[in-house]
Amino acid sequence: MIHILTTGGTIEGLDYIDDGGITSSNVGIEDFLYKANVDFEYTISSVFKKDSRAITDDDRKLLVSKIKETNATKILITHGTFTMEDTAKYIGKLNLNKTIVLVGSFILGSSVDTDAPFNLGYAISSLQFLKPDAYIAMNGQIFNWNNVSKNLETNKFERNE
Ligand SMILES: NC(=O)C[C@H](N)C(=O)O
Repeated sequence: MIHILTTGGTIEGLDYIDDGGITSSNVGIEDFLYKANVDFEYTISSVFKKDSRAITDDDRKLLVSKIKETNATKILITHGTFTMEDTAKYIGKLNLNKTIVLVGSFILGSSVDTDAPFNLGYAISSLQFLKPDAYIAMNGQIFNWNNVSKNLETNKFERNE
C-alpha cells in the first residue's frame, strides 16, 4: 500500500503569478494515475496546495504528522521543486523508518509536454524497491535527502559530492 500526500507545485498544474497568488488547475495527481491505468493499492490526500517557496516549517510539521499517522510504510510526496530539498532534509533528519519519496515536475502538469507522468512513474517504481529513508526522485535519478541540491540554471537535481 502506498500513501500519496500532495502539497501543490507545478506537478499539480498550478502556476504562480508571483509568490502570493496561484492560478487554478484542472489536473490532479489522480488523473496521471488513472491515465496510466495503474493497478497498485494506494490512498491519496491533499495536505496543502502551495508554491513550494511559500512552504513553512509549520507546513512541514503538518506533512510529517500525516506521514506518521498513516499505517502505510511507503509514502509518495508530490511537491514543488524549489524547496523540495529543504522538505526532504526536514523529513530525512527525523528518521521515520518509512520509505519516503518526494517528486515534482519542471513543466506544468496541465501542459502536454509535462514531465509529470514520467517523474511519477519513476518515483512510484523506486518507492517500491528503496529501503526506509527519505529520497528525491527527479531527472530519472534517486537522491538521498542528505546529498541533494537543485541547480537552478540547468533545472536538474544534483548530488553535492
Ligand atoms: N517546478 C516547480 O514545482 C516550481 C514551483 N513553482 C514550486 O512550487 O516550487
